[in-house]
Amino acid sequence: MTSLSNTTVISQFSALESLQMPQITKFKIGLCQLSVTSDKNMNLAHARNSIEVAAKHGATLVVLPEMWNCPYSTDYFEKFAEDFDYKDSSPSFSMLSEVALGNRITIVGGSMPERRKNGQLYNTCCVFGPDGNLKAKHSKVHLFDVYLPGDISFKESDNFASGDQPTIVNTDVGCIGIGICHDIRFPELAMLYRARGAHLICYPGAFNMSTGEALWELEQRARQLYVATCSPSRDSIGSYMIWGHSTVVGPSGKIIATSGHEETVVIAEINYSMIQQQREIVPLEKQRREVYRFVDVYEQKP
Ligand SMILES: NC(=O)CCC(=O)C(=O)O
Repeated sequence: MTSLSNTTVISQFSALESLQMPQITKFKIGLCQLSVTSDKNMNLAHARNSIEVAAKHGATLVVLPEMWNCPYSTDYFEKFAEDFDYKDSSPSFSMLSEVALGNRITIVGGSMPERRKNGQLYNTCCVFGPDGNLKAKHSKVHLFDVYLPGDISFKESDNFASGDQPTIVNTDVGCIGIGICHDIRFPELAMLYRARGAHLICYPGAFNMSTGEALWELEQRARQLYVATCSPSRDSIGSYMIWGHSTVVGPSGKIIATSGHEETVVIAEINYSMIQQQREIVPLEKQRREVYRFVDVYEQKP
């Protein structure tokens, strides 16, 4: 801890000091905003094609939406769930692994309903390296249970158990933190990824029309690192209307690339040296104060 005039700052959390640069600092990212149907084989073929389009445009990292192989609806999760532990029992998992290897790219595989041995379902994202191997698996930590009066109600916990781990993974294209949709509402998770040296946070998501308009973009813009979101397109099946607008945001909060709500592939350039530059301009790590350092923000007041 250091003292600057009458300001006490916390120095041991300097991310500027701890941010390691990967070998590749500049690359293209592709976001596949997919239309999702109730025909799983069609969704798989469609996703494969879209990933290949992104790779042909030079993307070495490709991100898919939340629930790209299954409609985002409680009517389908159980029926579409796959067990990722056995290659033969998961055509979705096998396809992602194959396409990652075939194109020598990293894939943040959106999310899919996963069935585990204990019989429980999870909303899970698989990350594959250019060798086709699974590098990480993130199960949605914050399930989307909401009742918006006069609008929508959705209860993921009727189908899914929640994940209980943050997921940060070292890849050929930097250190990536993973969150799934509603996870984006929790800045604590993003702060943890930042503190652990993430260059990029990827959020496969499927926000709805009302909270999408109000918050989707906002939640991505204040992290001082790269943030990529990828949604299904709005014409996806079911009564839940999807906001779309897959986006890449840079460390200054500027939107680098975005889309509307239609099916598309977004390609954007990422340059991690911008993170360092931004943190020198606005050195939040050096400005952090003791005021809240030891405060449990959820502590009940007597
Ligand atoms: N699929 C989701 O988690 C939706 C999250 C959402 O719309 C929100 O407002 O949060």
